Amino acid sequence: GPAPSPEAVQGLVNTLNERLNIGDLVALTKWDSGKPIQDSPREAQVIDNARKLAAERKLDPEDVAQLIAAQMEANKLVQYGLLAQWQAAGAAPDTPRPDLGQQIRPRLDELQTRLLQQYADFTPYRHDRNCPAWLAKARTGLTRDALHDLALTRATGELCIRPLVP
Ligand SMILES: O=C(O)C(=O)C[C@]1(C(=O)O)C=C[C@@H](O)C=C1
Repeated sequence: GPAPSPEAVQGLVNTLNERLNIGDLVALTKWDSGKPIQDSPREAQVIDNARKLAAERKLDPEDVAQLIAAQMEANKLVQYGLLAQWQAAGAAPDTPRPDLGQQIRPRLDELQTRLLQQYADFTPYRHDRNCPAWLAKARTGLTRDALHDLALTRATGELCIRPLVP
């Protein structure tokens, strides 16, 4: 098929990466609070919200639920990786911590609207043979270390749908 407009791929990948970077802030709050990274009720809430937005945008709710579940898996990869690094170092960076409930989660909620719009724009390209190559190009240069690189690979790992071999 025709190549996607550059924004259709890069915009979505940038937003998925932005969500992962917010994961760094989440990890700092969990380091401070000692709360578990996994928060299943919150995950259910995030997915429920995504399903509602999907319906408004005429996207498949199951598909969107899977997309968002993947983003939370990727987010946890970042968090577990960072907490292990800080554990080994005996300290976390001394940078400002926004409040998880009051500031960070509302930012994740806001981002979700844009993410689903960009996902809707990207949808026509999911079945294209070139989809993996477009994504690989869009990921290039976005991440600063191996942990975030792996997490972004996870975050984008189900975006392309490979045509079935006859
Ligand atoms: O909100 C949190 O507590 C997070 O850790 C973020 C997040 C997410 O990616 O949205 C990831 C893991 C939790 O299980 C719930 C949600």
